[in-house]
Amino acid sequence: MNWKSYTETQNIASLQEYILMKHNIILTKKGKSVKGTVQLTGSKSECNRALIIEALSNGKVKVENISDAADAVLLAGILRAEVKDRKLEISGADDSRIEHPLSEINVGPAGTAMRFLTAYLALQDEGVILTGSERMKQRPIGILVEALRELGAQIEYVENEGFPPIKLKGSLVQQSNKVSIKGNISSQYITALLLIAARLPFGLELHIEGDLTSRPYVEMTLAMLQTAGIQHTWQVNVIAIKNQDFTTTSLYIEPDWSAASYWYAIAALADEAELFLPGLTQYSLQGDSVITEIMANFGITSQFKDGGVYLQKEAKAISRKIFDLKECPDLAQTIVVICAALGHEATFTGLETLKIKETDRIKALQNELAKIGVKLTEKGQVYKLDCSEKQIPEYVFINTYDDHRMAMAFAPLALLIPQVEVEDADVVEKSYPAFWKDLEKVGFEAEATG
Ligand SMILES: O=C(O)C1=C[C@@H](OP(=O)(O)O)[C@@H](O)[C@H](O)C1
Ligand SMILES: C=C(OP(=O)(O)O)C(=O)O
Repeated sequence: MNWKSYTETQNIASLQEYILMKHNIILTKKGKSVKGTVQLTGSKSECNRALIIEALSNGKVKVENISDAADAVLLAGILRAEVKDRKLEISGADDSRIEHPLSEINVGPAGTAMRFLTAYLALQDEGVILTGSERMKQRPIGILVEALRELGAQIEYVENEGFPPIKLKGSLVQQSNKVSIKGNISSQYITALLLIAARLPFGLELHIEGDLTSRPYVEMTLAMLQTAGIQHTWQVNVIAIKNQDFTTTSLYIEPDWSAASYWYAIAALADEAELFLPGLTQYSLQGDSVITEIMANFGITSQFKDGGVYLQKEAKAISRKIFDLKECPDLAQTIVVICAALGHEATFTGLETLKIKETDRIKALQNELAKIGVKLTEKGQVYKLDCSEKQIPEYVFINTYDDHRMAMAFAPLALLIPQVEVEDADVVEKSYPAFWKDLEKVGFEAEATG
C-alpha cells in the first residue's frame, strides 16, 4: 500500500498498515557509465493547472498526456468525480442548487492540489472540508484563505488558524475584485486565484506585494490560461483577468523537467553519460528547464533534437560558484547534492521557501549531507557548502522525510557510494512513480527491502 491508497481508504487501520509496509530501496551501480533513453512522466505542475482549467471550462478544455504523478492522479480523481456529481454554480448563476451533505476531501501531501482546490471549491455551491496529510496541516494556507475571503468566500479553519484542514462553506458571492497578496511565501496561492479568476463575475485584479517567489510557475499558469482562451494583463505587480469564457482546446502536458533534473545529476556524477529524454522541449513552460543552463556549468550539454533532449558529459572544470534558486526551488536539493558529491563549495540563495515544502528541506539536506561529511551552513539568506571533511563511505542510509525530492536527489550518490539505502521508496510516487524502474533501465540495481 502507498499513500495514495491510504488517502483513498482514510482510516487509522490503513494508516498503521501503511507505516508497517513502508520499504526501502538499496541502490547499487556497477561501473560509472550511464546510457539510455528515459521517458519521463508529465509535469505535475502543468497537469494540475490543466485539470482545474478543464473542470472550470464546462467541457471545453481537455487534458492530454495526463501525468501519472500521484499528486496529479489524485487531483484528476477528485475533480472528475466533482464535475460529474456536482453543478458548478457561482453568484449570479441560476439558483436551483442541489443540497449535498458536507463531504471531506483529503489531498494527502499534494501542495498544488490543496491550494488549487481551495480556490476551486470556493466556487462550488455546497460545503466541503479540505484536508491533507499531517505535513499538509503544517503548510500555511492563510494567505490564500484571506484573499478568497476578501473576494467573498466563506472559509473556516477546522483545527489551527492559517492551516488546513479548512471548511469551505458554499458558493462564493463576489464582494470585491481587487485583492492584495504577499508574493514571497508561495506562488501557488497566486496561481490558485488566477485559475478561477475568469469564472468570477467581476473578474480579478491581483496586487502582488513585495518579492514574487517561484515566478516561472505564475508565468506557466498565465500561459496555460491563455491557451485555454483566457486573456490577462500583467503590469508591474498587478495581474488582471476579466470574467470571460474558455475556448475549446486541449492542453498537452509536457514531461516533467523537475524529474529531468535527477538525470542531469546522474550525468554529472557519472564518468560517462549519454541519455535521451524524449518529449522535453527547449522553450518549456516549466521554469525548471533552467536545469539545462545550470548543468552546462558542470559540463553537461543539452541538445534538443528528435523531439527530446540528449544529455552528454564533457570533461570540464565546474565554472559556477553561486546559485540563486528562487525561481526554481524544486531544483535546490538536486543541485546542492550534486555540488556536495563533487566537493564543489558553492553558495546558494533563494532557498527561503524550502522550509515549508514536503518537509523542512534545509534541515533534511543538512542531516543527510552530514552522512558524507558535508555541511550546509545558513547565514541569513545565504547557504554555503563546506566540503572540507567530505568522505565517501561504503554504505549510506538516506532518510527521506516523506519528501520525494530527498529520495531522488540523493539516489545518484550510488554512482560514488557502493551501497545507498533510500528510506521509503514509494515516496517518489508524488511526482515520479517510475523513478526506480527507470534507474534499473540504465544499469542501476534497485533492490527493495522488507
Ligand atoms: O505551482 C506549482 O506547480 C508549484 C510551485 C512551487 O511552489 P512554491 O510557489 O510554493 O514555491 C513548486 O515548489 C511546487 O513544486 C509546484
Ligand atoms: C513542493 C513540491 O510540491 P507541492 O508544493 O505541490 O506539494 C514539490 O514537488 O517539490
